Amino acid sequence: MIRYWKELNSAEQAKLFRRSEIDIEAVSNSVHAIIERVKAEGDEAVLSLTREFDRVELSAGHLRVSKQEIADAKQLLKPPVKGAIEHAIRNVRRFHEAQKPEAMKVVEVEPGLFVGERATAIESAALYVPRGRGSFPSMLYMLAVPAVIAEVPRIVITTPPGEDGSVDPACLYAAELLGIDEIYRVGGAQAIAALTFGTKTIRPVEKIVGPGSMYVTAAKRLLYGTVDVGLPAGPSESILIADETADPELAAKDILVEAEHGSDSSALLITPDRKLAERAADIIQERIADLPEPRKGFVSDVLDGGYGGIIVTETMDEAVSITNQFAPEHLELMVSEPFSLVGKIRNAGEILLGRNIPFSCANYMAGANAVLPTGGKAKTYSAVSVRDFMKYSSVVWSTRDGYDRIADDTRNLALYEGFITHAAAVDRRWS
Ligand SMILES: NC(=O)c1ccc[n+]([C@@H]2O[C@H](COP(=O)([O-])OP(=O)(O)OC[C@H]3O[C@@H](n4cnc5c(N)ncnc54)[C@H](O)[C@@H]3O)[C@@H](O)[C@H]2O)c1
Ligand SMILES: N[C@H](CO)Cc1c[nH]c[nH+]1
Ligand SMILES: [Zn+2]
Repeated sequence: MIRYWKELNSAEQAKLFRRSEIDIEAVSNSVHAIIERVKAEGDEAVLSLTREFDRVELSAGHLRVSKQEIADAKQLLKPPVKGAIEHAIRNVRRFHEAQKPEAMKVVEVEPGLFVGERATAIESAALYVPRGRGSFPSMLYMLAVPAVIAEVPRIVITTPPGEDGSVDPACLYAAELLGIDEIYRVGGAQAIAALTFGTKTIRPVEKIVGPGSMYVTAAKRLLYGTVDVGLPAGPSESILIADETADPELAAKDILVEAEHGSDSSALLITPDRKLAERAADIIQERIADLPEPRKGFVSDVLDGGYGGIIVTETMDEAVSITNQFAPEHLELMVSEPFSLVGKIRNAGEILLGRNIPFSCANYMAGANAVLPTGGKAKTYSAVSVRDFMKYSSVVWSTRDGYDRIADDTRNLALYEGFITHAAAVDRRWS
């Protein structure tokens, strides 16, 4: 489980940097076939693919979750779960409300010339809430809260059915709290295709946001350009940077967190301290032995030969450099001076400072969005936010004086570029 960075050959280093990209590419052809079937056959294909991959027999009339099912969900949930969802929604709401832009913001760029931005919500958005190797009510509120704050007129949720055909009651409870009732029990690539092209039962949307397995991620990648697929949020991944002051028990506990999502996850503990690495490795082995399946299998796959493990570096700067190149989804800094180290981190979906915010607190409760870019895409993409559900139109207004200040140079540039009618539009406009 422990590897020394300098001893890894370039293929071993590249495997860690590429992580689940390898799996996503491997399913691309089969996902393409799923998309084509849904595009050609609509509901019929959705139902047949749901039978094949989710092992559930549904009818078209049953794809949308009924109002009664949503109302019944709250009776099925225990009060502590309901209380936790309500608590989390409060924190997520509080953080995301601060992201809401002004309806219109204007700057006077020179006297009489006003340039601004008008923010409007996108017309319709589908939120993909995964279910398979776990159920994810937390993902529902992480996606829905910013969409509700952005005031998206049509918010749709799609999520795979359980083996009995039901939708996770905690998801339905969270949806009801947030006022969303257009919910489909469809998952995987078939859900992404149905919401892109539309079927008889499912109307298409402008944008599909949400995390998912390699099938969902491959589908969104293939449909990029046909529908807005938002940020690339595939299999979960984490890096924990620890120094000699870190508690090996805590480091071991925390590195297991994101490893339990699946064998295609990535979880790295990176430290320049060899002793910490050895102690943490022993504790990790003990903890893995106590885990039930399938989590035990997932964690072992990730940490022993998958896209994870413990990396020992020569210096802390080397740990930071590997992290910046990796651009992890989640990053925890378990070091004596996290506020000094954070200034050196350029690429990470989220950065958790110190020992009191383990990955799990940020996944569920802290209020930051836990739908984050994976596969190295944190180099250019950000966490889901209210901005994902809005777009901005530039707005320009000028007085006569403002026009006079820009007319001549507009004409100069138009003529230089060879655009005659562009230049003519600023000839004698006022005389
Ligand atoms: N990046 C993020 O922000 C973030 C957040 C939460 C979860 N995640 C990740 O999301 C993923 C959730 O995965 P999951 O499996 O639990 O749920 P999922 O909903 O993404 O995938 C399940 C669906 O996959 C389809 N499927 C299953 N086997 C298939 C096959 N062989 N071919 C085609 N389709 C198939 C099924 O139809 C099923 O509905 C995990 O990898 C987790 O780490 C990422
Ligand atoms: N770690 C996930 C994002 O990669 C979020 C999550 C939700 N539930 C458990 N984990
Ligand atoms: Zn997680």
